Amino acid sequence: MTTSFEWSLPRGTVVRGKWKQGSYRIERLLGEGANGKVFLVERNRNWYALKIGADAVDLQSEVNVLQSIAKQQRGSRAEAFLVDVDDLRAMDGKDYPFYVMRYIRGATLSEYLARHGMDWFPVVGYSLLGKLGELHEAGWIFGDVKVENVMVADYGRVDLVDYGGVTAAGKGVRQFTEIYDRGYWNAGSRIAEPSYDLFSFAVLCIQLHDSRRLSNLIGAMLPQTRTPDELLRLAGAIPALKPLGGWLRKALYGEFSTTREAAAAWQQWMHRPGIKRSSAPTPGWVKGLFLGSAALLGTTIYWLLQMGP
Ligand SMILES: Nc1ncnc2c1ncn2[C@@H]1O[C@H](COP(=O)(O)OP(=O)(O)OP(=O)(O)O)[C@@H](O)[C@H]1O
Repeated sequence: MTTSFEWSLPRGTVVRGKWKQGSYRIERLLGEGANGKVFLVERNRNWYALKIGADAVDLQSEVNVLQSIAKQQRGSRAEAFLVDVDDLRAMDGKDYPFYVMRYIRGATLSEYLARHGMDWFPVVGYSLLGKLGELHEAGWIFGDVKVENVMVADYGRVDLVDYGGVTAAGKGVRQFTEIYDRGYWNAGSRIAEPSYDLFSFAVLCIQLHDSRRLSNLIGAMLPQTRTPDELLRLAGAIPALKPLGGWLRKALYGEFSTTREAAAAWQQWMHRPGIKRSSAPTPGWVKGLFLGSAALLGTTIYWLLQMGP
């Protein structure tokens, strides 16, 4: 995608906020998309990512979402993602809005798997389900789940970037990418709900394993013939995805009632004999899920003992 403004900020440029006077030294461009350019910046020997956009409205809605998520996380141990919000008075005399966020030191999802091998796919997928689950439990739907918006750090730890599509549960999804969109595949509405993200997650699994066949499939279909069954058929023809068929079916047909349930089913698949896997830390909320199951098991055993023979 191209940005709507073409100028750049050379290395060493100091960006100073017009209102709060925070200053950031530009190191390099990290990436760009439809809503702006993202730079690696330094302030007081700390690295951050600074996103600057031409369209104040688009950037402001991202900031609103991030502020609202930050408010919900206040008091939790989660590291703050949003660091600063301000405007830059540029050389052309115009004001450009920017925000500063935590710098995610990692590779994009496809780079990571190309570098470390597809053995990491189950771990990375599980970690991504954990991230989505945290967001869903806070009442938000990511909306634009796609390969480009997933960054992976060491041990397969996943972070999401680009909060431009994040939508409050129950509203219409604001920003999406066609091939990951369940509306595009005639598989359901664009109402923001966990199953919307899980559908995109299933397409992402196919995209990661065989992007060429996925784009051939799309090229060969008329809008009315796009169905989740076609995606499932394609997944069934990819040897590495065959054992995941049952999981993908549920995700593509919106049959998981929560993301926890989807993550637990994914974990069962990961631990089936014969599945290669690498080790990674378990997301906090999933640990909670298993502690909960252990407590339930304990209660059941206690109850059975009380019942006697
Ligand atoms: N916090 C971050 N840390 C590291 N890199 C980042 C961060 N945020 C964004 N990036 C990089 O910058 C790129 C563009 O950022 P982003 O996706 O937010 O822009 P966008 O204009 O909203 O893009 P799109 O057109 O996909 O909506 C990302 O793909 C990623 O490579």
